Amino acid sequence: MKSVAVVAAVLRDGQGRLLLAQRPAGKHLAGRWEFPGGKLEPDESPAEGLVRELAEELGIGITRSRPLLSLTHHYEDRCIRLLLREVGAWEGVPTGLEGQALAWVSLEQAGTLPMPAADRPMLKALALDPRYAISPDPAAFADTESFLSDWESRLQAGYGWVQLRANSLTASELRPLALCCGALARRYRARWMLNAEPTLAEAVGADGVHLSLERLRACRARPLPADRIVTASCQTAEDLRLAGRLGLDLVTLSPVASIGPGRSSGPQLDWSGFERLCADSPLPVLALGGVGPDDLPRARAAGGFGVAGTSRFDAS
Ligand SMILES: Nc1nc2c([nH]c(=O)n2[C@H]2C[C@H](O)[C@@H](COP(=O)(O)OP(=O)(O)OP(=O)(O)O)O2)c(=O)[nH]1
Ligand SMILES: [Mg+2]
Repeated sequence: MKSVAVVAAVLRDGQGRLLLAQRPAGKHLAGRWEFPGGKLEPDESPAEGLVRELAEELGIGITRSRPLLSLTHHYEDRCIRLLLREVGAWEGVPTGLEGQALAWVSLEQAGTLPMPAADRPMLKALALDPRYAISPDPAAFADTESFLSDWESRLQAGYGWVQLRANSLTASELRPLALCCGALARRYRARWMLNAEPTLAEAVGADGVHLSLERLRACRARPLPADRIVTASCQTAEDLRLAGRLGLDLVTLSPVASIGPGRSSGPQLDWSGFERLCADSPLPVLALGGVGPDDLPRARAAGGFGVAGTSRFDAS
């Protein structure tokens, strides 16, 4: 099914609340609360389309917007490619020019409103730091203290979303380490994820679980409830579709760039391959593999939501 491109806006007020609009009666998904926007016209860029849509629907003039994330959602009768953009500045006061109700809501309030199914993973992403910092293997450190000090240095550096990845440890070794990492993450008010068995992530009180490529491919149902975060490693379009069918929240897609000799897992995508796979992804995507936090604008320009990694996400 050919997808229809739709551009929509994240507009924030001075308190960080989001502007949502209620879809008018008689339209697809009537009554649902959405990010204001609409269908792109042929030959229109997403930035141009958003200017036109928000002038028509809200009577405001956007002076700046940039890409935030994209995803492709299959409804029963149509397929929508949603391009969500962050509006930096606008002129005028938003008014429901098509008779639609408007509301400024916090992310938490937005989560309680009926929204289109495509918007669920977008809301999830909006609550997260788009720089997902993955820990090095604890086995590479002389002792637990030096690993924990490395973990804390990333939190100190301001990363708000961190993943404990410790493939070389057994579950009984991992559990006490995870509890220490979790306590540190809480102290810095960061979200933290465990890359391990979902039951262990649950038991140590992590904000969510990250599924390795192997765990994803063996997964039959979303492993944690909707209020937790589930991310997964993907390399192919098939992996992305599987993560979408399972109702996961976000995915990493790798390897985008070279991760060093002998460490390659899967063919290198380059930014062009990343962009191509992102275009059909049902979930927001983070670029992984040879990328760093400074690649965020590039990842966003290619349709991704964020960047993930280890070595370039250090404290310096
Ligand atoms: N604007 C917007 N559309 C969304 C969101 N989530 C979502 O699934 N959609 C779907 C609903 C619609 O099928 C499509 C948007 O089309 P639309 O009906 O708003 O299009 P439009 O503003 O150009 O209106 P029209 O001229 O077609 O009447 O995308 C969202 O958050 N914002
Ligand atoms: Mg619209």
